[in-house]
Amino acid sequence: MTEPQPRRLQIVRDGADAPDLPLPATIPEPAEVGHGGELEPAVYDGEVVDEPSAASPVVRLPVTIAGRAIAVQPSERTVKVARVTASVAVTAGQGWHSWLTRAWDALTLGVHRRQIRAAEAMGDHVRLAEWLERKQAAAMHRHQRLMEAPKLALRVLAFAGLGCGGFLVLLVLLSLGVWLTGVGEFGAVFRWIGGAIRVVLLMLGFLWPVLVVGTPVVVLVAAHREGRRRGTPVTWLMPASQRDTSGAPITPSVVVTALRDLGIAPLRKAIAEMGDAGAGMLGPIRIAGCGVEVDVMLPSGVSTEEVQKRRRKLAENLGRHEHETFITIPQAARTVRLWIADSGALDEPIGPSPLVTDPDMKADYKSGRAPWGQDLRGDAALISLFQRHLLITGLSNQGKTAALRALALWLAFDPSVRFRIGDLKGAGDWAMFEDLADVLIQGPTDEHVAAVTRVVEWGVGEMERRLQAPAGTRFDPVVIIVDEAQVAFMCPEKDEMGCPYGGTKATSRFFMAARKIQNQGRAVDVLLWEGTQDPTDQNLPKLVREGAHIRASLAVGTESQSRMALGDKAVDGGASPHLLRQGLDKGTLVSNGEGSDVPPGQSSITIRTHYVSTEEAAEVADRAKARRTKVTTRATVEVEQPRDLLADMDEVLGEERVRLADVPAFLRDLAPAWRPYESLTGTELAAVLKREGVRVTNTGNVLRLDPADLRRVLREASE
Ligand SMILES: Nc1ncnc2c1ncn2[C@@H]1O[C@H](COP(=O)(O)OP(=O)(O)OP(=O)(O)O)[C@@H](O)[C@H]1O
Repeated sequence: MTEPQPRRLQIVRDGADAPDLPLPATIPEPAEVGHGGELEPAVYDGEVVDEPSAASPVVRLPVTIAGRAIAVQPSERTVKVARVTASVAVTAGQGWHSWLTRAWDALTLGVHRRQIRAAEAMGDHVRLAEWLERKQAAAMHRHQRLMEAPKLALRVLAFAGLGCGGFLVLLVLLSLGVWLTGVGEFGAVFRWIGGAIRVVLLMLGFLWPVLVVGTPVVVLVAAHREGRRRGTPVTWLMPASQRDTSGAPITPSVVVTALRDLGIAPLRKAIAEMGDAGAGMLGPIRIAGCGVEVDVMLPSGVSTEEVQKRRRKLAENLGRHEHETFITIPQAARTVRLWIADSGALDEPIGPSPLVTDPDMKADYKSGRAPWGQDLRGDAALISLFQRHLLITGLSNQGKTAALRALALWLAFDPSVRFRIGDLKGAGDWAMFEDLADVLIQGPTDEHVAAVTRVVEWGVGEMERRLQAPAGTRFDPVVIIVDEAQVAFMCPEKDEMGCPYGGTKATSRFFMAARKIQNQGRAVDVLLWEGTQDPTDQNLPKLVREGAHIRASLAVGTESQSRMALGDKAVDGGASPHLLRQGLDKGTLVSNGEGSDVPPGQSSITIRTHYVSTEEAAEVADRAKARRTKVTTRATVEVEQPRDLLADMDEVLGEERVRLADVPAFLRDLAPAWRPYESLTGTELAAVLKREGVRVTNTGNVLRLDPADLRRVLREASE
């Protein structure tokens, strides 16, 4: 039997020898091939290769491998092993890098240099001077140590020499002792010592392979430990389950890394240069409600605004959604305050309102505070409504009416407070105030706007009456609520004098009345609360926006709307209702903080309001009514009988020509309660007279009227 030859696959083309190919991993044993051990001819690219012969000990294999790409199945175990190996290598590399850096730092006073650069970057001159001094002292100590090094080396050598000498003398004395006492020969001690040294060398001879192999392993383990301690975990080498940082706890290194990766070059550079890797920028991370709060002192050259503008990126770097990260600007210079919610915590509903759950709810207009909801820390958000006008804005269907109504319902538990309510949607959201409010107007038409305007004008009259009352007179607080106030501002309808109800002109009735109450109503407890959609300059004039004390906004569309709703100060300080999610953050509002406990230095507060549904509101209102004297609500304000201006003029004028500027005063004497005469001027009167066909003369810029002319027009009209 011939010796088995190593199996090779030989490929033959056109009679020429082709290069040998390595064998595939799963080659069938010759016995399995063909029948009964007979081999089939091998095939390559469709060609039959030559048969085995005695001259050619090549084993033919039935393998077709022509022009095929080999697809490798990913093996979980292989991937795992590769990942672990790569991770160990990278971490150990980081460990080496750390050792080298530390050695280099030690040689070059790196810690001092970095601290100096950080202090420079932060603009902290005290710290800068301190570290410069420390660096100088360290350099001096080192210099001294270097100067003393040769002396120290000599001392060590001398000590070693003396030690060896002493040891030899000891051995000689010991040998003498052994010899003199007859215990042994003089050289016995030296032989024992030689034997001991031989044993140690023998052991070393045995152990050196262990040392040669073990030392690199120990160094590798140590480098890996150092890398884990000092290096940054390589996320792409982590298993997917560990790689996902969303929802991970907020640690100082997470915050600093998130800030570093914000894409603000000076911030990244400053953090890189800080000796403590940026930890010095952070205040303590405090638990705050369903999240954590941390103040970050930015290095010089980085503005708070730049960080604020990158809220989304910061949130993503922190492993949170944008709406779960709030950036506000506290009082401290160059500082941002981050509030980072626990993942998903803001999507959990807050509990029901105490208005619903507490059957003994009480309210006090002056000293009480309405339970409106919870702030982001999870503390109860209470708000004082005493002598405060209020404005609440937001996109449609975000919870504006519910938030406004919840405050009114609480205040209704104070029996002294009177309500006059205009709901310019009229879908029944305020219907539970029937028999509680003195006036309740519900509906969206121009007539409803006119009626609501008269309610607000009544407020002006009431305010003026109270202002003129003797000092010390006590009045019940009156709250005039106009929900969907944008309907009034946008109303094109004019009254019989041609004055528009809507708009923002000096003759616009709703606007002017609202302004007057906002100007002077607070002191005499005549208050105006408005709810309005989607603020623009047209549907919410600037003066009216700024006249409200409490300004709150649910989700709005744009930053400019946030500014309209809350004012520049609040938005510049981080208030961002435009970043609330329409639909998802219903009932969450940002308030300018008036009447609430706002953390020091903050210019706004985010409140998740309790939702009191319309049905619950009806129950709460019933409870409030039970505590109050029943009132009969007027559903519409009586329509004042319009007066006939020309007839009134006929009545007040004599026969002589008059200056038109004097006539409004005569008319006011005739009908003091008729509001259109209140602000009437000679020029406006001239315009109305001209329209009616009455001649008005202008001599020397003085408008005059001949009463005979007026009477002629009246006569002609009656004929
Ligand atoms: N505090 C809240 N928490 C959760 N959901 C709320 C809250 N307030 C309101 N909602 C939801 O939002 C819906 C709309 O509320 P509401 O009518 O108060 O909104 P709106 O802004 O006044 O709407 P519109 O401007 O169209 O009148 C409610 O039916 C309720 O489902």
